[in-house]
Amino acid sequence: NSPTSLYQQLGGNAGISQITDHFLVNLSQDKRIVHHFAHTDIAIFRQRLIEHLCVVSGGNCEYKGASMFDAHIGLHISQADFDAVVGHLIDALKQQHVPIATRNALLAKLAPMYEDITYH
Ligand code: HEM
Repeated sequence: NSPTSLYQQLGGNAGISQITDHFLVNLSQDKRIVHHFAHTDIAIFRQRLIEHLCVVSGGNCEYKGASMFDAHIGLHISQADFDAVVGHLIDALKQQHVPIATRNALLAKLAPMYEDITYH
């Protein structure tokens, strides 16, 4: 990776881990969507999220989870749910002092996953 890769801009593994921790706290406090995660093993979920963000941002990681389609089958995730989760990620990026251009570069990579995550 070049020093300016998105992965580096997010702070590498340490930065992505902290972003994920902020995100999980934010998610856990949101009564609109927290019920989706009632049966989730948070330690494993956290690890999968870190791996996924690493791969998406161009880091040299292996994502060991399911595809975005398979991971969200049967969850009946709505547009509002998706927007809420993205909102928590934006808040987490701000809490980690990630600049807006970097935030938007990451969101641009996640936004197309909408089709695989919602309404199925
Ligand atoms: C950009 C949006 C999203 C991304 C990148 C994303 C990413 C992920 C990843 C990486 C996993 C782990 C899959 C695995 O362990 O195999 C996962 C699982 C999951 N996601 Fe998402 N997700 C998104 C949106 C959402 C939304 C909007 C909801 C519902 C409010 C949601 C609910 C869940 C649930 C319930 C699981 C399963 C957790 C478990 O193992 O019990 N996700 N997601």
